[in-house]
Amino acid sequence: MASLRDAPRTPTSSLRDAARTTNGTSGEKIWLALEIGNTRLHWALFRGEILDNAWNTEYLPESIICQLAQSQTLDDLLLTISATQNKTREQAQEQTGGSSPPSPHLPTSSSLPPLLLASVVPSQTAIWETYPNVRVITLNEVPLKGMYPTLGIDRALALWGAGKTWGFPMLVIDAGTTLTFTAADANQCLVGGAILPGLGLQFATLGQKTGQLPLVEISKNASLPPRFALNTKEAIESGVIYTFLGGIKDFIQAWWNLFPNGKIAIKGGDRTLIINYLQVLYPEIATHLIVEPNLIFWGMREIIKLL
Ligand SMILES: Nc1ncnc2c1ncn2[C@@H]1O[C@H](COP(=O)(O)OP(=O)(O)OP(=O)(O)O)[C@@H](O)[C@H]1O
Ligand SMILES: CC(C)(CO)[C@@H](O)C(=O)NCCC(=O)O
Ligand SMILES: [K+]
Repeated sequence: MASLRDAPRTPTSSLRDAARTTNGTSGEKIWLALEIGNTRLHWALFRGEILDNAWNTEYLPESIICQLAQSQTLDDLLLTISATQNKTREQAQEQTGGSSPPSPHLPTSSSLPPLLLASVVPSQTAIWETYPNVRVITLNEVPLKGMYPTLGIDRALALWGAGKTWGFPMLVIDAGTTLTFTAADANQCLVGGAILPGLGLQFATLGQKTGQLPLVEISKNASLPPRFALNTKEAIESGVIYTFLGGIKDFIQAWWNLFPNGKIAIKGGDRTLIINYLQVLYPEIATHLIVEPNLIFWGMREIIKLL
């Protein structure tokens, strides 16, 4: 889905101007996209409007971010990021079946690529301000209509990216730290949505806030637990997983009641697990889902065209 959809508009912004100084072999402008989630960082390297590579890392220490700002080349920068992240990189690959930080064999650039940043963690946003060429995306730059002021930028960008890519009406389900539903109608106007604790947070809360419940961890290939469980671990799994999936099904049905031809896209670190479960429990729903981890990057790419 990294292909171009609309013709790019005339570049006018400093971001795009700056990007010209970091050309790849193809002459495309190289830029980095960073989404700061509540659990970890999500990165993408773009060449023009083509997503070259996407990967996840842990939060970086402030000292490393300062070091990044001193990088002379893109290669240096990517090396600094990946040097801190071997463990996370493997986990990310395992989880997404996808890519790791690009190995530093990219064309050497004459300066650092611009960094387009979207964050739902203000304390993290602040420490990226040392990066020389950073641009923080704000909600008013997302052309969705009817947004409320405290809507998360990740929700707005993912919805915008999904709608511009596959069309509206669009419902985005983000199964990350939190589970969110975010929808827009055919006029690209926010319908609204919902926020609840994600799978990991539900298990963690039960483990942390009770006297007798263990911390349950679910592997991404786990099969469905018995519905009526006869031990504590499976009772927790049953309770969390069946209500989670039942909740997703219920929101999807409500969505289809409102918009019978409404589209649905799903993203987030738990998407694979959820899709696997939905295929078993509600195959009719599973077949209708667009599974796309990079929705926020598609949203950013759309925004950059407007800058
Ligand atoms: N390698 C991993 N590291 C962390 N979480 C992972 C990993 N693989 C899968 N997950 C799952 O992904 C969830 C976090 O999802 P994701 O990475 O989309 O979160 P995030 O984008 O940082 O948070 P947010 O919900 O704020 O966007 C965790 O609850 C966990 O269950
Ligand atoms: C809901 C989360 C945490 C999901 O990442 C984020 O989008 C956020 O902090 N949102 C602000 C509240 C809202 O979207 O209504
Ligand atoms: K908070």
